[in-house]
Amino acid sequence: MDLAHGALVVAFLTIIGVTTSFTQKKKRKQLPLPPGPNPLPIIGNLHRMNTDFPWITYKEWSDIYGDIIHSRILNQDVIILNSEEVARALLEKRSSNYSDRPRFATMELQTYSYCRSSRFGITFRTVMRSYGDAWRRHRRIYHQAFRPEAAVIYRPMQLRKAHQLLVGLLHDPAKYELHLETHSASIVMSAVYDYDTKPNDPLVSMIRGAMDRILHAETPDKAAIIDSYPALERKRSDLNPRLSSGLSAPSMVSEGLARFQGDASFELAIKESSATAFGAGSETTHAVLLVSIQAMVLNPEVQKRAQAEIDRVVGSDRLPDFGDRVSMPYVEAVLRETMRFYPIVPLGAPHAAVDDDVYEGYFIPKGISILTNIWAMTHDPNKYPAPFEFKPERFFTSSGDLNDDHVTPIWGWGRRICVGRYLADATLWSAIASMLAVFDFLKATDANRQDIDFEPRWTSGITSRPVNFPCRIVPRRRDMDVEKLTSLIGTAV
Ligand code: HEM
Repeated sequence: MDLAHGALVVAFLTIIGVTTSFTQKKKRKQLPLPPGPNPLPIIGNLHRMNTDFPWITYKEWSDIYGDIIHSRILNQDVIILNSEEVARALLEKRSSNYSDRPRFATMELQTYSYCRSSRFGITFRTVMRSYGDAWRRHRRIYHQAFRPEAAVIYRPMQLRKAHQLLVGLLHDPAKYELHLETHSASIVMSAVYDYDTKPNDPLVSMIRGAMDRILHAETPDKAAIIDSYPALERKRSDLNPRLSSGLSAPSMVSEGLARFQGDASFELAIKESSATAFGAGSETTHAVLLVSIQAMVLNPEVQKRAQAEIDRVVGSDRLPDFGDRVSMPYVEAVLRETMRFYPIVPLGAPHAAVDDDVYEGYFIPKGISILTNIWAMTHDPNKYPAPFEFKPERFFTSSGDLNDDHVTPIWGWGRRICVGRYLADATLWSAIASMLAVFDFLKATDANRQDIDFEPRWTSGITSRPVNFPCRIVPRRRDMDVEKLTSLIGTAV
């Protein structure tokens, strides 16, 4: 074939290719979007929604329309995946197409009013990044520090912080929420920056303040936490004096700098990803711990069974450590049930497709927001009978072994799955096991020493957690005082 002839064939094939793909695109676009309630002009389906807890509405709609549904809120189209099966089929099996984020995620999240109680949407810079090289650099940095083999290095620190939590609860149990918040924040600060927070740490308050400002910033993209956090703008040696002295403990920033220092794009990624981690990791972990305490108060028989297991395995002369974890399946089941009972990021973070797609005959336009109704998945009565009851027993097989359900939907999906999940898992386990070893979590009592009953209430937002509830936190041992606790802590590490 001569050159001219070859060029003609190529041109012909190209025309056919373009025409076919155009026709296919047209055909695809004629396919229906997934089913859902009929939208009204302008407001869409807003009038039918529980805007504080939209996952409940989406679950009700999925019972009518199926696992994959379409909704319109004002002028925003959303596709909601209500079952693990569909979420895996799209976000995992077709992950090369479904790992983007919607372009106007933040605006959309504000439309849903998720942001009212949450800092997640605005500050979660990695989470908002589109699927591309900058996002890949972030993931590499997180992966290096928080992959399973690397995350074990933080365990002594996590145990130490769990013990500090115990001391805080012993001193001032009424402020349990503050103690849990401090504990979660301080673990993230340690793991990310090797920064040891103090009670009422001004740096932590400053970052929180910056987040609140960002929440109200006119254009969230212009407002970066890192600008409000001078330490992040400094060079490696200034970031933490211990880094330059060679005495630094492991942290995401030190690991990242050790590997990528000198590469400007990675240095920027280190700043952005580390600033993201605080918002992503502290509020979430804190929220799960609140769910666990509320569950213990409302389910005393579960609490007693977990404590009996801890007593049997650990005894009374020391506190639990990670080596005990495998010997305490019931505590493990309590943790899993806590995560299932109330997934604290009920709709996950929105994904988006890079290209138009078709699934089961439905058209999925590129860029449309795709939400995963994690709450619906963990309340699926076929998988979890009596889903509104707190029953750790559901995680055991009939022969009494733990089953292989690790409630993975709570960490999200595919290439966007939570990068901090191994760190968070160890934080949660060590805090829950330590607290149950030392304290009883009981209903508060009134002036007549009668239990104060309460119905759990939840905050609305991208992350949702229990609204402050009345409870009493009392040491299980009568002789427990600071001295005794200190001596137990001393033998624990
Ligand atoms: C119990 C605690 C936590 C829960 C329930 C949780 C849950 C989630 C969920 C649902 C997502 C969205 C995944 C998706 O898009 O499909 C996510 C993403 C993320 N999480 Fe977590 N998370 C927790 C703790 C942490 C911690 C401790 C860190 C960091 C130290 C962290 C860092 C991140 C980051 C950076 C992303 C964004 C990933 C990306 O967009 O590629 N998370 N998390």
